[in-house]
Amino acid sequence: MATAYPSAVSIPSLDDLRAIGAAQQPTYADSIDRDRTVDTLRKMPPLVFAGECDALRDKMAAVARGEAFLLQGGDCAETFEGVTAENTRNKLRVLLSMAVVLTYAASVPVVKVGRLAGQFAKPRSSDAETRDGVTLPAYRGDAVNGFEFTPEARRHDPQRLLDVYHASSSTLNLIRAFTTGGYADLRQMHEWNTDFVRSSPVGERYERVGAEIDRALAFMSAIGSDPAELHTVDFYSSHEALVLEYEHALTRIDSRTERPYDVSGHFVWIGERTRQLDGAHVELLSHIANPIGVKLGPTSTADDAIALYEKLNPERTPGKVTFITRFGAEKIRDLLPQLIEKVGAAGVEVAWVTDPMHGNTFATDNGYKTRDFDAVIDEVRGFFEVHRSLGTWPGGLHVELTGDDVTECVGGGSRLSAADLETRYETLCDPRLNRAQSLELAFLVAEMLGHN
Ligand SMILES: O=C[C@H](O)[C@H](O)COP(=O)(O)O
Ligand SMILES: C=C(OP(=O)(O)O)C(=O)O
Repeated sequence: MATAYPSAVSIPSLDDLRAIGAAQQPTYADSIDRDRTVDTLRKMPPLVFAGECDALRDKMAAVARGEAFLLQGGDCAETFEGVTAENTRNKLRVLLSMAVVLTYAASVPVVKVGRLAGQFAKPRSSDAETRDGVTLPAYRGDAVNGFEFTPEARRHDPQRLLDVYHASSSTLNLIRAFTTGGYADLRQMHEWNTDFVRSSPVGERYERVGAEIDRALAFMSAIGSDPAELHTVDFYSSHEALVLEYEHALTRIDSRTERPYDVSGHFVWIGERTRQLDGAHVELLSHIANPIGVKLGPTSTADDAIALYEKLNPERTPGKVTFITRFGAEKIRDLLPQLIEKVGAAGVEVAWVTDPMHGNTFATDNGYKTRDFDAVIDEVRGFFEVHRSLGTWPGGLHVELTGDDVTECVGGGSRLSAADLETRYETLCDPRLNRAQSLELAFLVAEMLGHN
């Protein structure tokens, strides 16, 4: 039965969604504990405000029109232990640095969205993991179970959803402080990278951009111009809307618009493994007013994409739906053109974003899941080439990255090899670009954007 709200709007109940069928869900042994947790979550204040989601949706509409570029990035899987000031600051500074490079070199407004403050649940290829003959449930992100390979840690525990809420809340609190309290001031752009500049060629290149920006800022100051945009940034949070208990409990009716919003994050997306047209994730997200993303892998057809769009955005609200393709470097040039053309021919206007990570994962002989920086770049190049040939707008970049100097993806300016991966491999799921690789990517994308 649908949950009744004080307005004409209704959303399906959790039981309705479970009946529809949802892929990639936790299996909780104790439904009383689960329901109690959901009830507690329902009483928690929103993590983001509906008006902020509207502002982001308007920005995504500008991306879809070709007037702005989306930079969306952060951890593959956030962890509770990783919710520290240092970690959050490091992720923020790499995203801010990338955004400055993109904005300055390509003269395009950049919409900044973190995979952060909510990215705690992971879909997996397999439900189980076997080590030395012992089989346990796979790690599904800190939202669901622990990474430690013990039966206790791997148990799906609904209490963790409350920890997700609190971890997201403190991350958002810090992000708001950083982005409005002075840290994100453009004049700080040298500070974001002081340690790094001395030790890497990409850092030096960044510093040269910084010097040019300094001159422009000095000029603006001399003529008495000091726009507020130089001192604070609009920064938004996003994550995959995966665990239905959590997303449903945080879906609330906004008193201004009387529409449901998922107030767990500004932007939520549906993953490649949960985008079934008749599945529960698509059903739930079809009711919310947030801007949403849909990941499209190499098996997606244009008909799938159009049907998903019609279901998720029947009112055709601009900026509501973003398609994030993740085909892999080898397939993007073959598959993307027809998808864009057919979707466009159906009168569907979306922002097209490339995720050059998820189609380019492989395992090294020494047992690490990795990605080759060259393949990542090649997929991004393919994305720009296709859009240029069709005369459409390459709307953005969705990447798994970290602000730390980890060794998880091979290649890049420091030429990390498979043997180097063991030096600092910290991700609990998929490999992320490190700080130098992220900044190199930003410079390459800025060049491509500048020539678009
Ligand atoms: O990030 C995406 C998926 O969660 C991840 O690629 C799944 O990894 P797996 O194939 O090791 O389960
Ligand atoms: C699971 C993810 O991606 P995809 O759904 O594209 O596999 C992800 O971005 O974390």
